[in-house]
Amino acid sequence: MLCRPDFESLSLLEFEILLLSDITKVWLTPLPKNSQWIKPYRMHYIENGRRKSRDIFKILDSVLVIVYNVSRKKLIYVRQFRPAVYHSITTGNSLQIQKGEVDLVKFPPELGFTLEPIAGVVDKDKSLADIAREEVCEECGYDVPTDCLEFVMNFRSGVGASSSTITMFYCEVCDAQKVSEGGGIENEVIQVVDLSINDARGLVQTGSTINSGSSTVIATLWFLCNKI
Ligand SMILES: Nc1ncnc2c1ncn2[C@@H]1O[C@H](COP(=O)(O)OP(=O)(O)O[C@H]2O[C@H](CO)[C@@H](O)[C@H](O)[C@H]2O)[C@@H](O)[C@H]1O
Repeated sequence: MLCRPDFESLSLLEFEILLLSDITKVWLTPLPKNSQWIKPYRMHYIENGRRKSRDIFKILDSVLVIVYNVSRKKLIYVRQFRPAVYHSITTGNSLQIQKGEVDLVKFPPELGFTLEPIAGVVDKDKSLADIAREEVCEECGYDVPTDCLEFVMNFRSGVGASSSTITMFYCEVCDAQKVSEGGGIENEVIQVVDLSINDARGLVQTGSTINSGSSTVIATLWFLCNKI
């Protein structure tokens, strides 16, 4: 049973993801030293004779795919709960760690949902294009040959405290290549969202605020600049 404030004011999209994802409890613990996803360090260096240091954390590289359905002229995005986004919103601009459970009435989990291109972490011994192809199939259900993935560019996530390489591809798909609903594998809860070119343009228009990361902005702008 879903119980959320302002339930009636939710858009159809928000309502659909609520049906998929029911987050009932959120709390924090310190990061275990053996995390397989994040390694924090303090890096020391000497610059112009002065000793300096910077607190950084290492994360894995990732691939990103801009998927465009040419049959329906739609860009394919995915919507999902992002703990890091939710945490940032619930804590504001403070490094204080919350104690106890997060108040889900004050901070409805919907605040932590993002709209992103298809993406995945590079955590297997395969080519970047093969990993990208797998992500397209798992997340949005299109089965495409690897050679349909056009390499676009490499760029970096963040540069202040962490920096990984993001390899961006572009891929055109058609309805005939849709083999499943997508939605992710194992315990992933991912909603496929098809946006018209105009709606995608709305994400990056002057004055907009979106909950998603810079890769959503970069991918959308690249498509609008190069494919329209
Ligand atoms: N920090 C973490 N803690 C615990 N489990 C984790 C984890 N990161 C990944 N996982 C596990 O690995 C699975 C697969 O992750 P994905 O490959 O879908 O990457 P994700 O989409 O989260 O981030 C991809 O997309 C975003 C948005 O583009 C990029 O920022 C990111 O670098 C890229 O890997 C997750 O379902 C989860 O089980």
